[in-house]
Amino acid sequence: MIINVENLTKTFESYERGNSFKEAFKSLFVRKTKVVEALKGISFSIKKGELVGFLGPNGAGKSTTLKVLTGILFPTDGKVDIMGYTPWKDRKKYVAHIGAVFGQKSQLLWDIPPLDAFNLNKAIYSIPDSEFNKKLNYMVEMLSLQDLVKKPTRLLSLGERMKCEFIMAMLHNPEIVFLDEPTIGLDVIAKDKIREFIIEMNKQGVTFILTTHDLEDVERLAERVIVINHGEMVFDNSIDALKGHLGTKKMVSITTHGPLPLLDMPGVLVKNKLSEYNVELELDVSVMDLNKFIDYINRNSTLSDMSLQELPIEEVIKDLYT
Ligand SMILES: Nc1ncnc2c1ncn2[C@@H]1O[C@H](COP(=O)(O)OP(=O)(O)OP(=O)(O)O)[C@@H](O)[C@H]1O
Repeated sequence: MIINVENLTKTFESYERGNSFKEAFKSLFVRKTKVVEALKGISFSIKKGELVGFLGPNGAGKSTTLKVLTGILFPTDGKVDIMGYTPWKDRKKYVAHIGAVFGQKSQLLWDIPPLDAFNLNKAIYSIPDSEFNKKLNYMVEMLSLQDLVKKPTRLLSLGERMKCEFIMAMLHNPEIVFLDEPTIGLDVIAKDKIREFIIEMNKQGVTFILTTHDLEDVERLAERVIVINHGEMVFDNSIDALKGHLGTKKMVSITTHGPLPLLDMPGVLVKNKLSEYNVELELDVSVMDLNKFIDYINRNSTLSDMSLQELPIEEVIKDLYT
């Protein structure tokens, strides 16, 4: 195991400030503390070369976990062992082995070209010339950046900048890379390119932990998914198991020649009634047999079209959150 997290707990304490002027003034003298349990004892292990999706709704504790794992934040309790290091204690040595891309926070410098920032990292991590040039050319080529790395960062598009953020994070050959919303705000083409890049780096042995709200990122990239909610782990298994979680439910769209019959029956949940003849529904085939359902429609109307799909991953995750 390259990452071992045991019973990780993080509690934030902050002071409550009243809404009205009177309350705010009062809180200058009498301070009420507010305790937020961001992580309530989460444990997991990750093997070398895994690409794990780390999901959860807003405020679930994803960023707090990533901050602890990258050594930015120390936990209230619990143990973290990453390649033999305790991130917040061995930070200096540890950072040479990891990389990070935070979609909302840039590591590049606004007024200078990414190439200069790359050279800065070369010096910080003492990357030998030949190794640096080889890796840089390889990544620039793969991400189709070419001369763009010589333009000041502020002139680059968001997609071009994010690609440069990846180069910045990967130049020193980290074994583990933490990604926090790496495709946020990008167009489809840039997202695709970055996903291809992550897959390629993962094939070369780099371990990735990815937090995202973009479920397509997860479906395209992750084989394993950890879901947290209110600081607790609610799921840790393969992406297929996640989809199989509600495996007996299917999305069904039906169109009839005559008006639709009544659909108020066990195992059938109408999601979207598009017209008198067309409806989208969720069918639980363990409660309502598919053939029986089709029979019922045909007895009371005439089926002209039907499509059946697995439940989208969004629905599966929503169900886990609740
Ligand atoms: N420095 C802090 N001081 C006080 N509370 C904090 C601090 N940082 C985070 N929290 C609280 O801890 C909880 C977990 O926050 P965290 O940022 O880890 O969630 P998240 O899963 O990353 O959410 P999001 O998807 O919105 O980024 C939230 O209730 C948040 O308000």
